[in-house]
Amino acid sequence: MLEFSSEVSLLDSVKNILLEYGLRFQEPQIEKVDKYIEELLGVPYNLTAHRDLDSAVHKNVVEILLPLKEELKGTLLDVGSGNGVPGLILAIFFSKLKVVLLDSREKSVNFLRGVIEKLDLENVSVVKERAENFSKERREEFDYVTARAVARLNVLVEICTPALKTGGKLLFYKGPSYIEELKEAQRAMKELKVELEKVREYSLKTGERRALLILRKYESSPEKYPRRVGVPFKRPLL
Ligand SMILES: C[S@@+](CC[C@H](N)C(=O)[O-])C[C@H]1O[C@@H](n2cnc3c(N)ncnc32)[C@H](O)[C@@H]1O
Repeated sequence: MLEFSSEVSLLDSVKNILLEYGLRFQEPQIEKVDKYIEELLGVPYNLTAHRDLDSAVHKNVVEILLPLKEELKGTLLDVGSGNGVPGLILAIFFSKLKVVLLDSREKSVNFLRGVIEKLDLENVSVVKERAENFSKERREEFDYVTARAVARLNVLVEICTPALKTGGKLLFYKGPSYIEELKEAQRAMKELKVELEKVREYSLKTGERRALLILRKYESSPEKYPRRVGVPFKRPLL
């Protein structure tokens, strides 16, 4: 039998989870996170089991904020944003960011547009497009490009890097498979002109091990990348 609680205690429990990890926040940010989690779970708070809320906050908020030590500012593109992670969370917590959430799926894009309106977020926009096309058209435009759970590292490097400014950073959220993926991505990194700057490994209290990969673009990517839609996935650079 699941335990249900009142709205107030669930709001507090979001704060408590963040505090447990030493994550700092301001009241308006937490209010937005609350609304977002409610949209994500698709049920009102007073009908949300603690267990589901806890897992949603860990997966979609703590996992994103925990490895970030620096303030992010400038322009950020979130590739394959799905329900908005990590891009939407970063937009809530870093007000100096201007964020574009990119996804090729109609369902995701509609969900994201609804959330942005409900949360009254002024620093976020949504684009429905394949990353291969978007990156080709919007070359060298973003200070950061992020992705989680979209593709293997070699594919991500090809579809994300062209949209990044020279000197900009790729921030990829990965699981423990990142070590193998890094080896596999050596050619893609060389071709697209990015180097590994840092890996921040971290663990959640749920026992999950995660890693934030930070890669830096040191030179413009050749015009031939990304290849046309689907090709980076079907024939990844190896
Ligand atoms: C598994 S979901 C991950 C969503 C989110 N990043 C997260 O971590 O919760 C992958 C998303 O990437 C999108 N996607 C995959 N390939 C893409 C591409 N080439 N261009 C744009 N979006 C893509 C899919 O439509 C899907 O919404």
